[in-house]
Amino acid sequence: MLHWGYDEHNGPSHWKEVFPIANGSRQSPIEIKTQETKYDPALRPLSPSYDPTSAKVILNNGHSTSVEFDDTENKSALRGGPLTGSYRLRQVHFHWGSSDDVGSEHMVDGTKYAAELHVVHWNADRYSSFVEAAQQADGLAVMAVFLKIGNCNSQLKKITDQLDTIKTKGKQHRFTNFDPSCLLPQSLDYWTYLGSLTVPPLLESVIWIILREPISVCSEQLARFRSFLCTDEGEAACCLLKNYRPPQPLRGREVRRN
Ligand SMILES: CCc1cc2c(cc1OS(N)(=O)=O)CC[C@@H]1[C@@H]2CC[C@]2(C)[C@@H](O)CC[C@@H]12
Ligand SMILES: [Zn+2]
Repeated sequence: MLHWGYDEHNGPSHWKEVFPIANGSRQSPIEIKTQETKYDPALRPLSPSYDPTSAKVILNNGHSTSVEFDDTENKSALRGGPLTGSYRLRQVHFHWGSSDDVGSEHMVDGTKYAAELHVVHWNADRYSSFVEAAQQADGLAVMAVFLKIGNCNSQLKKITDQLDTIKTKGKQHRFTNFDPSCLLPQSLDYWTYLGSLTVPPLLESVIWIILREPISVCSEQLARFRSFLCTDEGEAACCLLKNYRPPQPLRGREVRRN
């Protein structure tokens, strides 16, 4: 396998050839069977607090588009929920599919949403960098938000309008004055479980916090994600039509809800 991706020859079914942890005991995403989730009264409300000036750039890393935040100080962080202490905001990125009826990574009772937003944080109380935290069982916390086909999302427009400035892999563009709370649904009720990165190296270092209420996205906005290229300038253009990993075995893990 040359370099991992989402095509037939280098997609999720091949990743174990280079990253054996793909068959690990706490892999993500998973299918959430709502009847089997367990209410936990000890779970606290989620408390995101983000400073819009933390946003720095929007970039195309070849397998998604991400907005990167300045995480050199504790200006933007997530507290509460299942978390101990505060997890510092690092980036947000998206996963989508080749048509509107697929695209999310997590599934709920057999339903896939059209896309999924990941708001990525790291445990700055205990570790000194994102990269170090990514190697630790409690190092990362990702808040996932489902995108459901419906009305165009005016907040998401701030991101989809930038996509043609970062069309090819490796390109980035200044992107600031952005508070990702604007992409969160009205309710912050959630499910939570222990899992992993959903892309190589698939490290098992993520506390997943999945919001139960989706936000809306329209087909035209999703089409802009699909026109995103996973190739460098000068290479034959190839669109990143999908970038979701299918659900992985639960392996006895518990999914709790607040
Ligand atoms: C959890 C969000 C996250 C973190 C990372 C990736 C992808 C991620 O999104 S996801 N969908 O949650 O898995 C891919 C690259 C990874 C990075 C974590 C830190 C690294 C492992 C670096 O050390 C080198 C490659 C990096
Ligand atoms: Zn992700």
